[in-house]
Amino acid sequence: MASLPDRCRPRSGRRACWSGSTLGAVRLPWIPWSEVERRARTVPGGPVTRSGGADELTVRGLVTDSRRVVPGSLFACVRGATSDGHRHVPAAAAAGAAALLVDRPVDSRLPQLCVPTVRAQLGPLGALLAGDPARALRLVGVTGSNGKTTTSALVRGVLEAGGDCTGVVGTLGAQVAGTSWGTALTTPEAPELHELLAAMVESGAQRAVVEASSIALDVGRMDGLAFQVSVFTGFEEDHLDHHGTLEQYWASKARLFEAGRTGAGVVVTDDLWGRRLADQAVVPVTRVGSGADADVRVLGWRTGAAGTEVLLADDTGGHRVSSPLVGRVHVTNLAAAWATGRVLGVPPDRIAAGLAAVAPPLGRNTVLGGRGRPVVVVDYAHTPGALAAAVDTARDLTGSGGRVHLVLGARGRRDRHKRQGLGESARAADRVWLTNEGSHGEDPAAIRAELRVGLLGSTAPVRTVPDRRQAITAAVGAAGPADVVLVVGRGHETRLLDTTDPRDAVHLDDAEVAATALATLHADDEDLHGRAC
Ligand SMILES: CC(=O)N[C@H]1[C@@H](OP(=O)(O)OP(=O)(O)OC[C@H]2O[C@@H](n3ccc(=O)[nH]c3=O)[C@H](O)[C@@H]2O)O[C@H](CO)[C@@H](O)[C@@H]1O[C@H](C)C(=O)N[C@@H](C)C(=O)N[C@H](CCC(=O)O)C(=O)O
Repeated sequence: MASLPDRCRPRSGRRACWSGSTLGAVRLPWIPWSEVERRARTVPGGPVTRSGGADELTVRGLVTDSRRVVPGSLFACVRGATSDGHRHVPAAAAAGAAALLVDRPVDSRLPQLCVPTVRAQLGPLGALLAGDPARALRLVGVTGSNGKTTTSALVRGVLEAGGDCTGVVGTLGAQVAGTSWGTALTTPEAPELHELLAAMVESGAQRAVVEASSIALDVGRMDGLAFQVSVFTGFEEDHLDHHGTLEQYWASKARLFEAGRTGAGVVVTDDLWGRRLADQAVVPVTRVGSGADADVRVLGWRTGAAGTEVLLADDTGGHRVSSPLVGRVHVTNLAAAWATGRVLGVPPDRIAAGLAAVAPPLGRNTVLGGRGRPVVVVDYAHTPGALAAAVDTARDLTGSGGRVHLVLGARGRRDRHKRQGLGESARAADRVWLTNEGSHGEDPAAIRAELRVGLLGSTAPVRTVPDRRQAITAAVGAAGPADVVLVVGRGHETRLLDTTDPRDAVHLDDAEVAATALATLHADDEDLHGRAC
């Protein structure tokens, strides 16, 4: 791991589950009620009515969940799909909330600011109540159907190699200067996001990389943030259960490239959607990919268990980039991070050093085994395109005559329409083990049946092992030393939920299960060897 830039001020290393509002990560300022009202009035959309509370009343921290309110909080009553924050005012008051943000007057003695839409205020007021940390940071936003986490980690590595202390927020949580926090979402709700940015500024960060999910862009979690560069890693069907149509899904991601939201774009143009985005963007765009018109062009690559090497060409000539990341899927992630470093003025030699220093993010083509045992690859792939790429990567890692064993499931209550496509991508494997990936209250057998539709006509033997732990163990046990076992869908995740109540989640870490299966396999060999003596 590369050394930290000088500006970074390491904190006592701790990992906290970030639930926002002074969880000890950062001390938030007390903000006068009159200042809150003033900032709220900057948000277009209609009248702002203040009732109760003197100008000198102060509040600390913007909280959207009554269960996270601490004394002094401003509680934002957000209307949601399953609940309405307005109904939780008594609980927030009991927890010490100092004031309320509402979209209709509520029967409470607490001072209230009534606005047209509470959600539209979360960005601007989240920033104000966190001390406007984004004003001290230069931001990079990263979006795309696949590769956001890896590309964000690579961009952070490049910026730190360039000498800037850089934080990152995304699917794996938030990290800065050796401290990390868990987050519930890839892109946190605006109040938490700004508090994480404040913690980064406190740690000496000059820059931050933020993973921008399409849902976050759609519901406004990043409103009010201005990015120096926005990165688009690629596109395929996903999250249609939220967006409804592919066009809406794409339009949400395209919002990260609007004028006023970003100063420049880096866009992977290897697919039609990326080309469309680059063609229509109103900000300067650096095109990345294998096409002849790419500004940063991929000339060639090779990958294996030891890592990936990419040959790039840009306006400074040819560059050979090496990375410990495994798999062809990272070729354009590396090229996009290279392009982002160039746009931000990082010298090519520092970009190369930064890319070489970034370890594979958890659960992104995590490689185990080998050395006489099957290789196991654990990856987050959960879309048909990402699965196809993951199977290609697994194929690249097989020994002579080796086979690819795929352990496949699909998460319940999400993107049902992807399941047939996942089954179709699975046909490229030599053997398929269908299993559970967290049914979230759906019928697991029905989920597997939808995957099987895509597998129809496949020559690969398909075996159903409902228990995920047993499926991984069986696949490792059936694999030969030249084979690769590919476990997809969950990557870094360690909680498996088969009901609709998060409290029922059980611990299950795919890499842990695979390592145990490999060790057992290896132990048997020794045992066998023992018996032979
Ligand atoms: C679709 C979506 O984004 N849903 C988010 C939304 O849920 P919701 O609208 O249903 O909220 P709700 O449960 O009805 O609650 C309404 C309000 O009442 C509040 N409340 C609720 C209960 C209570 O006791 N007290 C209280 O104050 C809630 O905090 C909330 O502010 O607001 C909630 C509170 O902030 C989020 O936790 C929830 O994310 C859920 C967990 C989720 O799964 N989101 C996913 C779809 C998501 O956002 N994924 C993206 C993309 C990931 C990727 O790229 O793969 C991400 O950025 O993570």
